[in-house]
Amino acid sequence: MAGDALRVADLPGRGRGLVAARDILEGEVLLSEPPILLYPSSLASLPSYCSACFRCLPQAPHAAPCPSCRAAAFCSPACAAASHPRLLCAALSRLAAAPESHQEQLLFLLSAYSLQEPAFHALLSLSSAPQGTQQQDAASLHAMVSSLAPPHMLPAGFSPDLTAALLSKDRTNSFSIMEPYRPDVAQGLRKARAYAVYHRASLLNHDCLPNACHFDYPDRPGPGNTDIVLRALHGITAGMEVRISYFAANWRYADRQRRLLEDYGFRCECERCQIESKWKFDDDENDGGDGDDDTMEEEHDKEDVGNGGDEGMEQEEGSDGDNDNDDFPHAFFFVRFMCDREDCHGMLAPLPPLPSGELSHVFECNVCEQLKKEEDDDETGGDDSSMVN
Ligand SMILES: C[S@@+](CC[C@H](N)C(=O)[O-])C[C@H]1O[C@@H](n2cnc3c(N)ncnc32)[C@H](O)[C@@H]1O
Repeated sequence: MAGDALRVADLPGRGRGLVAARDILEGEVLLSEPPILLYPSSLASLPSYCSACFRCLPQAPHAAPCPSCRAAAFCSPACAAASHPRLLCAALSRLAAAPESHQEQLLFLLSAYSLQEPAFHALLSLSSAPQGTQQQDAASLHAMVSSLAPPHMLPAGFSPDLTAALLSKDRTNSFSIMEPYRPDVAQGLRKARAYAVYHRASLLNHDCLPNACHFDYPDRPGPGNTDIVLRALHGITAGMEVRISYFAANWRYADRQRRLLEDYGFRCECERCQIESKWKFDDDENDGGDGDDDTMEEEHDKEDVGNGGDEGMEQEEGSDGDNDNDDFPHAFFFVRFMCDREDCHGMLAPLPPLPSGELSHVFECNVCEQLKKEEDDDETGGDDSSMVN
C-alpha cells in the first residue's frame, strides 16, 4: 500500500524528511497526493491552461472564461464550478499593471491567502527558504497585495510578517508542473505551467544520487491529474531516507552546490559530492551557468523542489582527462536512471511491480514520458535496452 511506505522523521542536519517505513521494491509508488496549493506560473500562461486543473485548454469556444474575472478560463463545467483562488480571481484583471518581476510572487501570495484551513496551516508549517534578496521585497509585495485585493476578502492575520513568512515557504517547497515535453523545445526553454506545494512531498530532502523521483500527469483524464506521484528508483531498505534530486541529476558539481546553497540554504555533502569535489575542472567549466531552466526553477527562476536544468553529465565527464573511472563510481546510476533522449534530462524509474511482486523491466521517463525496456543486464552492466514507444 502506497500510504504505508513512508513516515516523517527528524533527520540530523536536514530537518524533517521522509523515511521508508518498510522495505520498498524498485518502481513502487511511495506517495500519490494532491497539492495543498496550486497556482499559475505567470500571467502569460493563463490563456493556455485551465485555471482549476491546469490541463491544456481546448481551443475557443470550448474553453469557458471565468465569469468573474474574465482573465482565467476553465476546460469544463466541473472546473468552472471548482473555480480558482478567490483572491486571485478578484485581483487578476489588475495584476498585469504590477511590475513583471513581482507578478509570479503575487500569483503565489494571492493564491496562498485564498487557502482555507487546514491547508493554510500546512503551508506555514513547511520549512523556510534561506534569507535572500527575494525576502527583502516582502514589504513591497505586501503593499501590492493590499492594493490588489478587496479589503473585505483579506483573511484574518493578514500582515507584513505573515506575507514574509508565506514568501519564505514558496521557493523551497514548490514543485513545477511543467509544460508538455516537446522534442523541438530545448529543456532549458520549457516553462512551468503551474507551481504546486504538497503536504508530504514538500518534506522530501535532496540527494545528488536520489533513490526516488516524482512524476506529474497533468493532462491525463479523470480526477487527480495534479497529484504528485513518487516512485522508487531501486529497492530501499526500511529506515533509509527517501530523497529526490531537486534538479536534473546530471548537473555539474559546482552548479549543484551553487543552487543548493543559494536557494535551499545548505551545502550538499552527499557521497557523490564528496567524490566530485575532488575532480579538477577548467575554471570556465566550473564557472559555467547554473543549468537553470527555469523557471526552474527554471523555473525559470524559481527554484523548485523537483525539476532540472540542462547541463549534461557528458560535459562534466569530458571536461578533464584526469577523471578516470575510479573517480566516477556512479556511472551505472546515470546509465540506468537518466533518460538518454536528446534534451530531456529526465529520470527513468521502473514501472510499479506486479501484484505478485514481480519487478518490471520497463522504465518510464518523468520528463518525456518515454518507456524504455531494460533487457537482462550483462555482466558489465551495459546499457542493453530498447524503446517501447
Ligand atoms: C523541501 S524542504 C525539505 C523538508 C525539510 N527538511 C523540512 O524540515 O521541512 C527543503 C529544505 O530541506 C533541507 N534539505 C533538503 N535536503 C537536504 C540535504 N541533502 N542536506 C541538508 N539539508 C537539506 C534544506 O533546509 C532545504 O531548504
